[in-house]
Amino acid sequence: MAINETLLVTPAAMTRIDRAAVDSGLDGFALMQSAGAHVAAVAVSQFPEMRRAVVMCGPGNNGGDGHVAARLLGQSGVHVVRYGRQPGPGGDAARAFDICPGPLHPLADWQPQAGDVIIDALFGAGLDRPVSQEIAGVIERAEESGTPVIAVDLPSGLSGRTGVPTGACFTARHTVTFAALKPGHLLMPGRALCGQTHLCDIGMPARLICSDDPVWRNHPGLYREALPAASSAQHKYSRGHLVVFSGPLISGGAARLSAMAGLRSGAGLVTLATPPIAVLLQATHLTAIMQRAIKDDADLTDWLNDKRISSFVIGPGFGDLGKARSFIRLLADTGCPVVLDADAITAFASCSEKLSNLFNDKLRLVLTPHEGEFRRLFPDLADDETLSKIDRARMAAKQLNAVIVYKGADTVIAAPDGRCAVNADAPPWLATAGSGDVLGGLIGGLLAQGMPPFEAACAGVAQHGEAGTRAGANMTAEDLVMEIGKPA
Ligand SMILES: NC(=O)C1=CN([C@@H]2O[C@H](COP(=O)(O)OP(=O)(O)OC[C@H]3O[C@@H](n4cnc5c(N)ncnc54)[C@H](O)[C@@H]3O)[C@@H](O)[C@H]2O)[C@H](O)CC1
Ligand SMILES: [K+]
Repeated sequence: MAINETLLVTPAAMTRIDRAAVDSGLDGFALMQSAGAHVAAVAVSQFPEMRRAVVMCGPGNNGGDGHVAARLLGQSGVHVVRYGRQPGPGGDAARAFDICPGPLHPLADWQPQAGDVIIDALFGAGLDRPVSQEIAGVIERAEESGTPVIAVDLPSGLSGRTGVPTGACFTARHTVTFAALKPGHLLMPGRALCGQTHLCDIGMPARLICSDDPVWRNHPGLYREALPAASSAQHKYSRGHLVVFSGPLISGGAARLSAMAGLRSGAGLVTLATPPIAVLLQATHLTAIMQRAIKDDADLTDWLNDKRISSFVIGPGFGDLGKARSFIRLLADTGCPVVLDADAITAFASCSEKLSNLFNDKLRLVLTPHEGEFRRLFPDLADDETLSKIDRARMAAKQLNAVIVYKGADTVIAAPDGRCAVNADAPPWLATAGSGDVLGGLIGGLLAQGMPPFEAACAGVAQHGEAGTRAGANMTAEDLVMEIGKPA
């Protein structure tokens, strides 16, 4: 018996797991009993003031969980009313329906009363189309009346695969799900529509909770072994040398944030490659970070002969898109890992194929686009509504032979070989000016220390979130950068 806290299982894969469980001799009805019991337990523990449990049941097994919860709540003295559709004969849901006493009312009959708590057991993993007008009306009534909702498995109307509603959708205070999270529990807006998600053990064997195409919640198991290890034999060059490209006079702060983040991530040396006109200005702000005046391609080519450079970050506050493109071509020739952020991403708007040609030797390119930057580079992927954010990041990673860090409240990290993680642990106040510059530098610093790109990106995104949590609400990017590298 188990839950898997880090694997994300699509609804289709969960259906296969359910089937495998039954095929291997497990009692599907027992799983449903356990699922319904968890739902009832969440209802009584989270809403002790509940006067009436309004259990809305759909025609499938999600509805079956609802019938079980209704029976158990009734047995514990809670006033229960059931609405919805009777399941077809023969399955576990029909059995759950048969042993639950009391009538089943038509859904449209529900009139909100003070003290109602809705248990939404209309659709879960089996949702395959927008909900009907009738259900949309009930959802609207629930919202208008402020009736709290506990969703069984997923809020009805939410796609567990994409995290995007297929039409009208409940907004739940709590979601009770089983065995493993679905992508829709973490991807936005799904995560917000789920409220607090409770992952419950219903007796599914651990060996069955698996996937041949795994997507993970970002967690240390993905990168721990690749983290740079401190050793007394190290000197500053062996801890890596990160180069961050500065923009002109007016926008040098972004590169400074990246550089500071890289240094605090543990890189031995960080140098700002600065346009000559901005060198003096940058010098007044820098202490541990070094500088090199780089005016043009010739200066850069000359400097790149120094083999003691380990990685590059280019883009934050960079400004000149043409110069970004020609610098990136030169960086590609070094064979070193490169992080492209902000202007360096925009520089390849609608011509991402030029980028893929530059970095097709080995995996050493990391891109950190936010929503708008992703769209600029991959308009077709961004516009395809059948794709989830996970699908988009994976396809972009394959196209560019790069690790894609598709940023947001639900940052998705994808590698060209299909490895993929969703980060859902960053505090909302990370969405602040300069935060992305810090992330780019942090990943660049980990790359400088020899971490492979996917692991560096997963670790960087996690450490960025942890630093944000330590910095607290109302932090600035300057506060954030000072939290990097501190113990958790
Ligand atoms: N994960 C587990 O180990 C367990 C999960 N359980 C619960 O089972 C559901 C999934 O059940 P399933 O029967 O496959 O799907 P649903 O109940 O979500 O719905 C299927 C049913 O509804 C029809 N349908 C789909 N979308 C719509 C729509 N928009 N409008 C009308 N009808 C729709 C579809 O055609 C089917 O007829 C899972 O979520 C868990 O809650 C088990 O109980 C325990 C084990
Ligand atoms: K549901």
